[in-house]
Amino acid sequence: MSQKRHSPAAVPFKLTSRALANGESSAQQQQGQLGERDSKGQTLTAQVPFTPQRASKLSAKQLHLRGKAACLTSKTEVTAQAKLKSPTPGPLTATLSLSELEETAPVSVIEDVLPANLASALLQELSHSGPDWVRGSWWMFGKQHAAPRTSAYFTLPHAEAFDEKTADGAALDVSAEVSRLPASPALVQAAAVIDHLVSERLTTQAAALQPDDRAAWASTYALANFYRDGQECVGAHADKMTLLGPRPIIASLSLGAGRVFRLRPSATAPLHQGREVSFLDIQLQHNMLVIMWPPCQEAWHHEVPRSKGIQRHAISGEGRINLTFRRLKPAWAARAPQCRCNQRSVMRCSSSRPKPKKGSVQSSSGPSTASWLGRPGAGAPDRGNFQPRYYYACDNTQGPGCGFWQELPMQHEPG
Ligand SMILES: O=C(O)CCC(=O)C(=O)O
Ligand SMILES: [Fe+2]
Repeated sequence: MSQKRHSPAAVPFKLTSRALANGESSAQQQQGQLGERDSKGQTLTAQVPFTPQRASKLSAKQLHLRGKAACLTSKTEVTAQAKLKSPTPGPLTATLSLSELEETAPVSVIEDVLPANLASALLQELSHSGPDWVRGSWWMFGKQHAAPRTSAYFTLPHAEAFDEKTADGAALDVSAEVSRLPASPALVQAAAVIDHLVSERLTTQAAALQPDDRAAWASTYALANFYRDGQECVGAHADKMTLLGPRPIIASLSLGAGRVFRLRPSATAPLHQGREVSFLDIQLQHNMLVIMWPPCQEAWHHEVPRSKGIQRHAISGEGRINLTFRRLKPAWAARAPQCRCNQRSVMRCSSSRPKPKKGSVQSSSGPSTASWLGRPGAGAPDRGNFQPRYYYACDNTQGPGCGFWQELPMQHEPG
């Protein structure tokens, strides 16, 4: 495995936000400081010479503005395609607006999240090193299968706060599966923008959050995937919680080619216009952020399906980089028991999805993730149907494994 070092050279970038042009009072007040409208009245840009040193000083005000601005763009442009199920005749697909999407699934979608030149610089460096990252594997039906993507693990500055033992534990969990690399200045800067944006939005999600996520959120590592072309993908899954603990926040940045991000309910399906949602497709674009709020990992699966004719990007062609920014929780990371293969077991969640009895009518009081997120007006939550069960299991990717399985008694949460 080659470990390319990133040069600390200056990366020029400019702050760009179409959203500012859509007008929002506090954003408009900042206009003079950040830029001007382009000839189509679509884009406000400010030329800000970017050096890694300078970038770390990007003011909280600028970061704040970016979050607000991007949010405005999203509201007018992002939609999701829903595939619906119905026992009665009627449309089986629907286009959801961003706010309908956010009411239906515990996600936020934000366009143009990084300054445009920072996003380009990051795509440039990561799509260059991506083909050299490790191709993970899994064991099924007596055979080892290679993952249809390559992956890397980047440690971020906030990780320094954790002690060595925990850092070791983290390495044990991921090192066999992914390359472990130092974060470049551009990646550190991207993490700062995303941490700020996630922290800013925590207040609207408060009800769903763990106590230690409520004040502010800072990622400690980023997991990266490189998808060479439309044939590379990730199947439906919920992320392992070994390092994160239950109900994690995961902020997922897309760079490069456009792909579909599919969300499928794994607990009771939510309803859209009285019909059960089978899945939701979000068209991911370059520089788009999807924040998966709790209980996304508990109640939904996500995937990036194979696709033909994907939207190419000028820098990476059909190549796509995904970076998921995550926060390692030391108490959880240190807790995972060894399985009988002498490997660290992994923590997952299973959510029971009650099967409707034959002939029964689907009730409209299915669990509303929107209500779990503390948003008003989305119907009463029916937590009775939603019983996440966390467990540790053997995750041997090289052989048949030992079958180790241990359910977590949740009353002993380390927090
Ligand atoms: O590529 C993506 O958008 C998703 C990646 C993902 O789900 C993961 O790394 O766990
Ligand atoms: Fe994932």
